[in-house]
Amino acid sequence: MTNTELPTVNGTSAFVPAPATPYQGDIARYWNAEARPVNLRLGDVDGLYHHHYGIGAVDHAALGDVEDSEYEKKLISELHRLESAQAEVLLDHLGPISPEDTLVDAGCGRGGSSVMAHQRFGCKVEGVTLSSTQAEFGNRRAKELEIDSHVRAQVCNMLDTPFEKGSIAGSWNNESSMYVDLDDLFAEHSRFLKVGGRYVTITGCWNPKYGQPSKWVSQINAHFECNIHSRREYLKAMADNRLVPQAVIDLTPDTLPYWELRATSSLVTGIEEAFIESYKDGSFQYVLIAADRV
Ligand SMILES: C[S@@+](CC[C@H](N)C(=O)[O-])C[C@H]1O[C@@H](n2cnc3c(N)ncnc32)[C@H](O)[C@@H]1O
Ligand SMILES: CC(C)=CCC/C(C)=C/COP(=O)(O)OP(=O)(O)O
Ligand SMILES: [Mg+2]
Repeated sequence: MTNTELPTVNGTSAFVPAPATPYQGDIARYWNAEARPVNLRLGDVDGLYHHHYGIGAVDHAALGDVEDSEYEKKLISELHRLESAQAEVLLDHLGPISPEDTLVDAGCGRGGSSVMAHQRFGCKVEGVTLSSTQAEFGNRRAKELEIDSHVRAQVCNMLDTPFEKGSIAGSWNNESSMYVDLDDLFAEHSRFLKVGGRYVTITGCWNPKYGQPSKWVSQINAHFECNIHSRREYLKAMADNRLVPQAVIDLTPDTLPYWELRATSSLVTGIEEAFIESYKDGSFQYVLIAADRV
């Protein structure tokens, strides 16, 4: 019996596979316990729940006067708008996707990007996360939106997925590749993607031009229990796994306004300084890489 044939709880298989490694067990526990207001209050704005950061210029006219009693509410909406804008830019780079296609959201979190992909393309989206809490949350949202026939999350290691070889038109990692070995990750995307399919990642990576990971990068790793890779490692691991970059875009200048706005909000988590300082000193970069599976 496969995982998907088992009885479900809120649309998620009641069977939760054992973590492949003790580290993956740590990451599953981390995301099962996560309930930061900076993520839940932003998601409550329109029901799209993200665990990634924002890009684009702040709309100061929409924010209005800082003394206004509604200002904090407007600030939360603005941060959320910038996070959704980030996901739109990722989806822009998937190329043409038809309603008959299936996409894979690797490390899908609470599923915000999966929902947006379905709403844009009408296609199926398969999300995988290590966290049963996140998968249940995403499946509950898909049911509420009546798109559960097309959008599904499962508890599954993205390095070892059930998707058939060559069956997937497009796939992505939205801020989830810093939890895995990149060779293993791109070997798996390359296996399930069709030849000619598209892979996209938006990620934070350390800048080889800086030398080694800065203290800020080490602080971000400790904060999230992740292991940020360098830009060079991404490009090498892609080249070694039949993923040929079609676009490499430095989004660092586009994400700084989000962080500077977030640092002024009541929802700060303490990691804002590390992002702002590392983006400013050049040790860390926010990049989008879109690659063709050849
Ligand atoms: C920062 S969140 C990003 C969530 C989502 N991509 C988004 O943009 O909202 C990182 C996600 O990666 C997932 N993740 C980390 N390692 C994983 C693995 N080996 N297999 C599947 N998911 C993994 C976590 O469970 C979590 O959902
Ligand atoms: C760009 C890098 C290095 C990202 C690390 C992965 C990560 C934790 C992303 C955001 O998640 P979140 O939305 O849960 O974080 P927060 O609570 O800070 O908003
Ligand atoms: Mg967040």
